[in-house]
Amino acid sequence: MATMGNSTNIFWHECPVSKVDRQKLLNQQGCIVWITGLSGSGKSTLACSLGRQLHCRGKLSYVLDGDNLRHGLNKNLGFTPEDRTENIRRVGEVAKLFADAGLICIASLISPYRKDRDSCRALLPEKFIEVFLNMPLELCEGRDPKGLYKLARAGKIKGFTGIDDPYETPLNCEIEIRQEDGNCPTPNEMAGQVVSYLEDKGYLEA
Ligand SMILES: Nc1ncnc2c1ncn2[C@@H]1O[C@H](COP(=O)(O)OS(=O)(=O)O)[C@@H](OP(=O)(O)O)[C@H]1O
Ligand SMILES: Nc1ncnc2c1ncn2[C@@H]1O[C@H](COP(=O)(O)OP(=O)(O)O)[C@@H](O)[C@H]1O
Repeated sequence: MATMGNSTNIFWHECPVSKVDRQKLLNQQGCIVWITGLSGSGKSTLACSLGRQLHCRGKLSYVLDGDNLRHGLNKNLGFTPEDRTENIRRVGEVAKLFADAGLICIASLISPYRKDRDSCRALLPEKFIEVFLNMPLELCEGRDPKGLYKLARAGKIKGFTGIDDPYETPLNCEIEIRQEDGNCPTPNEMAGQVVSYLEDKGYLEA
């Protein structure tokens, strides 16, 4: 019997089919690929390209995209520091469930605060792969596919990451994707970098 947060008198129920069983079925290791970076850095693009490459190799993945989850699970949250922290916490917990199901869970969120990303890492320390999309603000702002930077510069959006809200760069990420000679790698190249890492570390077999 345990107390967790506001829940008292709760019990953990173990199921007979384990994570190891599910991983054998899928011939892969459940894990969390956590993509962090500025708005417009290419998180969703990388997540989709990675999902496609894994699918083509017969590996089961699922994308948890920050923007998309804010249409449902997280629709009661805004962009205050407290709401962002709760947003990341919930997605971290959901990602942990997907990883426990044996999937390669791809979470793509700005996740601007180091402490929040580190809390998610602590949920699954051995199976957490932090991918930093290290693209300069000028590139992201130049892309501005949703026109949000323009609104933020005009003061019409307050607390926009990179403009008047901080982005804390990762200190210990597993993968960093950056420009080479002023050129951004293509979506396929970015995804390939992550797939190579997963392969090298043995995630793509049981
Ligand atoms: N104030 C502010 N700051 C940053 N981003 C904003 C803001 N307001 C709206 N948006 C849009 O919300 C998307 C980011 O959602 P996330 O859940 O990834 O954000 S966070 O991790 O909680 O910081 C983000 O999507 P991406 O551009 O895909 O990153 C924006 O479209
Ligand atoms: N590697 C890339 N090369 C060129 N353009 C890209 C690349 N990645 C993303 N883009 C483009 O940049 C814009 C922002 O990408 P997106 O994936 O929506 O970023 P985020 O999810 O971080 O906000 C989109 O128009 C997308 O097509």
